[in-house]
Amino acid sequence: MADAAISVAELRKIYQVPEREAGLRAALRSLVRRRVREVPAVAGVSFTIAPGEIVGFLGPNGAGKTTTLKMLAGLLHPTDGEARVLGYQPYRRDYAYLRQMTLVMGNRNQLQWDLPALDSFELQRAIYRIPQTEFRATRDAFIDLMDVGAIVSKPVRNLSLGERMKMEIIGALLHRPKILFLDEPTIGLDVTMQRRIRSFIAAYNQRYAATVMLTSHYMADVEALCQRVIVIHHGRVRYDGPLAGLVDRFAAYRQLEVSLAEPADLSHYGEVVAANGVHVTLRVAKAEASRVSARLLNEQAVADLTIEEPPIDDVIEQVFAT
Ligand SMILES: Nc1ncnc2c1ncn2[C@@H]1O[C@H](COP(=O)(O)OP(=O)(O)OP(=O)(O)O)[C@@H](O)[C@H]1O
Repeated sequence: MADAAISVAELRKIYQVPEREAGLRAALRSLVRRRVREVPAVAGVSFTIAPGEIVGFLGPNGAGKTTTLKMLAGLLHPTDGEARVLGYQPYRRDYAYLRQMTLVMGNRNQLQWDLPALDSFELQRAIYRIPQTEFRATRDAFIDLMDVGAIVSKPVRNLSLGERMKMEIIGALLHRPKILFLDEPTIGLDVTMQRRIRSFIAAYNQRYAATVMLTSHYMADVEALCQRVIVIHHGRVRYDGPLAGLVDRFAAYRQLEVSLAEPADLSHYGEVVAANGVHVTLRVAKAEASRVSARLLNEQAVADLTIEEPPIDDVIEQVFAT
């Protein structure tokens, strides 16, 4: 795709991990002949992302998400394959490219611990050579959006995890990058903080037509922000498409929400996931859902019945289990 913001073809990363057996003899031997083990973290992934898209990048621990994002951010050199972001080859680390992208890692701190975030923001201004007026306007707008005016002058070490993350994100976006790689930006935060960060990302995306790749273990983030998801597992793309399509493609079951006129045992219709008086949730194989519903309506005093898709987290787990 000529106008893709991000395009990746058969991208690979194999880590070379030195191996050493225990003991002096092995240590001496390793001086002469080093043994390395190859860890194929990313095993040939391909995708394209259009400008302005927010894409959820999902996969279990160790799937290769962070490695892929680091390659796209220019922190790691690919072993093989091609990556282009805004037309640049990230690993060349052209200033013009670095000026237009950001990588936020939820478990990494980039702000100066002993200084107020405001001072770290100044440092960002200098690094990215942001003109004063533009800098002030962006900074103040972000401080407002994140609602951190009252704490922006406190040393970062005195802030809560969520408050720190808000500051991290503001700092990472002051130069108004066009491309955002967000690796678990809400990890460990409470629901209110997650929501605030989510709406900030949505607002930023809208305002600057930025392209976003987001990894998160919280499906609420993904459901709120991403129309499209790319699922990787063992370093390969397993699914690339609408979030809803994941359910169609991988969900092996449906949930029947049944309201009865009086309590009854429905365990011979399917797996009873929850039963609360006359309200019963049944899990049945996808292909069986209509037949079981018809039987229930025929044989039981059913007041109400709906067929629902399973929760998206369950579906993701199924994808990883296959
Ligand atoms: N620097 C490294 N050296 C060797 N192996 C590594 C290195 N970094 C990651 N790996 C391995 O590469 C694989 C992919 O790791 P990566 O961190 O990219 O996965 P991930 O999908 O981001 O997982 P998580 O959600 O746990 O962060 C894992 O098997 C991991 O152990």
